[in-house]
Amino acid sequence: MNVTKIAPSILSADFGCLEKEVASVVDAGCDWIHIDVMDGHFVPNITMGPLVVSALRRRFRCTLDVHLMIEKPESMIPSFVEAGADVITIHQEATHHPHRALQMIRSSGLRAGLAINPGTGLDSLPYLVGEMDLLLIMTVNPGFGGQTLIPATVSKVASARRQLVELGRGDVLIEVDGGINEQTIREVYEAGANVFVAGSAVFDHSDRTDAVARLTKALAM
Ligand SMILES: O=C(CO)[C@H](O)[C@H](O)COP(=O)(O)O
Repeated sequence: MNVTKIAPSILSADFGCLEKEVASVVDAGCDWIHIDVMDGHFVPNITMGPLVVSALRRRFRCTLDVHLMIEKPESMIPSFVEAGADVITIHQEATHHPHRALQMIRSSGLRAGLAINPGTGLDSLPYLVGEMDLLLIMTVNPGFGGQTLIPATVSKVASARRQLVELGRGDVLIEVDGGINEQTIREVYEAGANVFVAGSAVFDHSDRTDAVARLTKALAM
């Protein structure tokens, strides 16, 4: 699969001027924006909700990639659909019914993603693959930006890519999230990832065009 996307995570952006921050990465050539929704229960942090998604929807046409790090995501899926998300990803660990949650997202006409934490295996992939468009492999424990990629997650990406091909779903995007930077992006790409969430590697730099170009260059090397 040839698709590769850098998806800047606004978790690391300056929320005091969010529109300007998002515009800076759209101007740098990014057409996916990653939105980390945290509830203070599933992860020890609280961030944003559907109001922020709908505000960004009114201002930007790019793909809004919403990552729900919330318990019982089923209850909030309709609000994020209404807000204008394009991709909604739920965590396998956050619901007793990941299959039903993925079906809810797809039946709303959106792309559905399944996220798994670093400590979660790929055992359920054969049973959920028919309902998903994207597999998000967390490369850090979720909750905070600026962490270091956990090396064991790289072989999980490779294993997931192999299994997806064997299951006849080589088209499923593999997204990686956490600790993606110039030093790590190439190894996860080679393992089979194609959507690269980058928070601090983009927003901690004042020149966003340069930051995105550096990641793109490291990907191609
Ligand atoms: O989901 C997340 C945290 O739960 C963030 O998207 C992720 O950590 C990105 O931040 P960075 O690129 O700085 O590691």
